[in-house]
Amino acid sequence: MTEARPILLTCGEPAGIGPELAPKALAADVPFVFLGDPRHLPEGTDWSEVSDLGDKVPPGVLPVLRHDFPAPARPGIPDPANAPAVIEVIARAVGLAMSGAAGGICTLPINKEALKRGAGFAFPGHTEYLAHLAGDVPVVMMLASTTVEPPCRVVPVTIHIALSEVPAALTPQSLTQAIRITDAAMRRDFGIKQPRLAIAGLNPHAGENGVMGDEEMRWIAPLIEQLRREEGLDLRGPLPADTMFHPSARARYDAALCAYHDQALIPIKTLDFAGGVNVTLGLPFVRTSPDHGTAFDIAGRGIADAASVIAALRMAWDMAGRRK
Ligand SMILES: NC(=O)C1=CN([C@@H]2O[C@H](COP(=O)(O)OP(=O)(O)OC[C@H]3O[C@@H](n4cnc5c(N)ncnc54)[C@H](O)[C@@H]3O)[C@@H](O)[C@H]2O)C=CC1
Ligand SMILES: NCC(=O)COP(=O)(O)O
Repeated sequence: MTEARPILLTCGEPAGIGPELAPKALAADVPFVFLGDPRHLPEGTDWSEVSDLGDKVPPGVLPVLRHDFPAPARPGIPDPANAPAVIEVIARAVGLAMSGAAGGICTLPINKEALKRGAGFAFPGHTEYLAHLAGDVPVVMMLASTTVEPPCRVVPVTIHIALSEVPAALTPQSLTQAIRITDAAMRRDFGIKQPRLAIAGLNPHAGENGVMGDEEMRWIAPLIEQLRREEGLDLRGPLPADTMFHPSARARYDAALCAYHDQALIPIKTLDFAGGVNVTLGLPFVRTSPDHGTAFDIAGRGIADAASVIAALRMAWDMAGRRK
């Protein structure tokens, strides 16, 4: 039997909390290698350079696949000179995951504004960039809790766009694609044999029979019915979003598809900010991430909570194990 391959932990924005989370993430107790510049790690970090992902380091030591950056890290102040290297690290990790050298990737947070200003980064986030690197494959973003029961798993069907653009971006095509990708990933990556998916309405009270918006009546409900009938998918909805996240409602489904970013992310970040994991579904390799961002306000103080990155590494490891 071949030995399981480690997860690659990409450094993300060096001015954020990523570098201080990397050594704390050793508590995940799964094999991983940090990909980034070791000079950005907190002083006193016990790290050791590896040249091959299979290289072993002593327990408690952070293995580092070196990627040198042009500038040092100043907590809270992103240096535009480092922006291209942040992007290169993600691309390098994807290459290693696609080649089979890494079991998957777990990404520490990037700062979208810093990358756009510093390197003209053309993507709203990792999710879209990873989809591009994988060959422009369709993907969806899912955030999954790891500490609450029943679990909270949410998929924003539209992601980083202005709220005013949501009604036009939420289409039968985008919703159908998100439903199919989520259903397949729940089976393959989460081991759920017959996934139950809940679809949120777009409008308050899911439109209340057309008096508060008619997208639900006009096409969302008919689409759900069609996919149930023709593809045998276990779908419920459209449901009013305000009453679908309390525990007894969550017990009735395995994942919720939401119309827009905040409809999906507010419930999970409220219920499980510390243990939430961001997963990209639909990629040909495993990708997870902590659910938080670069937290410039606390970077460099050593107080950042590593629970989410620990949960993300463990989830990546479990997913990689299922895909073997
Ligand atoms: N996967 C990624 O790369 C993500 C990147 N971001 C990016 O991060 C940047 C900052 O985003 P914000 O909306 O400010 O969210 P944020 O998650 O960075 O910070 C929100 C609040 O939570 C706190 N916080 C975050 N993580 C924490 C941790 N591990 N321990 C303790 N406190 C923590 C921060 O101090 C702050 O008060 C933006 O550029 C955003 O686009 C945001 C989410 C995910
Ligand atoms: N709000 C979630 C988020 O920003 C995650 O983005 P991504 O970088 O994982 O695509």
